[in-house]
Amino acid sequence: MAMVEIDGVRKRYEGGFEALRGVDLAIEEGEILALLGPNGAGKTTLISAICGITLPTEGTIRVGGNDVVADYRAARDLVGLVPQEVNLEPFEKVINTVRFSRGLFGKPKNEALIEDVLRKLSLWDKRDNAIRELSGGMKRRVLIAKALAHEPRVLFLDEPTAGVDVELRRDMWEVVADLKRQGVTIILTTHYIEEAEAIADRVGVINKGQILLVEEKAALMRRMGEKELRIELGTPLDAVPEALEGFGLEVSGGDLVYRYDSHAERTGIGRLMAAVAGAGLVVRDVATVQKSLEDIFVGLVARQEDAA
Ligand SMILES: Nc1ncnc2c1ncn2[C@@H]1O[C@H](COP(=O)(O)OP(=O)(O)OP(=O)(O)O)[C@@H](O)[C@H]1O
Repeated sequence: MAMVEIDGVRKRYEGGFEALRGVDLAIEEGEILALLGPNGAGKTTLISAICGITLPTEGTIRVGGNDVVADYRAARDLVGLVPQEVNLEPFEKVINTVRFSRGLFGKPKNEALIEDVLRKLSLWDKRDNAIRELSGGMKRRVLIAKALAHEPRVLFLDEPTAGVDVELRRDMWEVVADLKRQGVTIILTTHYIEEAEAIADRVGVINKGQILLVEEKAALMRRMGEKELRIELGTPLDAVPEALEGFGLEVSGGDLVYRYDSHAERTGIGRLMAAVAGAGLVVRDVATVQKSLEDIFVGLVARQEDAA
């Protein structure tokens, strides 16, 4: 059984706008799924529906086998949510904020656990500070600490590192990796492809309320194996020489650029290099570049726009 099971979910907001248009998705226990999508794609709506905060118009969602509507309490107990917006009480102490979150879920006091959560998030030294004394990055850590206070089995991170500095982003990735080791299932939404590339097991792409693709990150990278070969020449070029027409080459920054599928039986590289030598061009250097998840994502979204 998957930890999170989403079947045929649609969400139509009052006013008629359909933010989710038939979503099916199963997320396994202990997996990290990154949901990528442009603004307004429906990511927050989907997370809210899984957490039972937004009612789907159609379809069912189960967390740990519990229907998020019919067995709301049981499903909600398993879930920790780190929201996009900082919604903390400014005058409350850090440690009390986190303790209070645990209490809200009706869990018994557990000071050792609260200490552990605060230490992991480098908040222990700040435990007696009021929230308003913290930097923006620290406040984000408090949001995560709150979500972890009741020991959730599924953690949602809605844009966890939007607007935070590189160092804090890396710290957060470490926290996420640590939670995964403890078997926590993690779903994060992000605008940063780099984030998905760094920590996810699977990547889902959502646009206009539909999941366009869900795939193992590594398989996705392999499948979309487009690479670019850049040939730097002794004398920079302005245009593709006549002798090299037919290869689909481009000239960029004086270099010859050749795009090919690195998994194809014939990449055409050998033939190209022979033709380059045959044309009397002197090769100074060659480099290949792998397509990034970002390129893949932009391509997918553009294809959906074309199909619409
Ligand atoms: N309460 C609401 N009533 C009507 N429309 C809404 C409501 N909440 C969200 N929407 C619309 O639903 C669409 C999806 O919104 P959602 O917040 O889920 O997107 P998102 O992918 O999380 O985007 P972002 O990355 O900008 O947060 C948007 O077009 C938004 O305007």
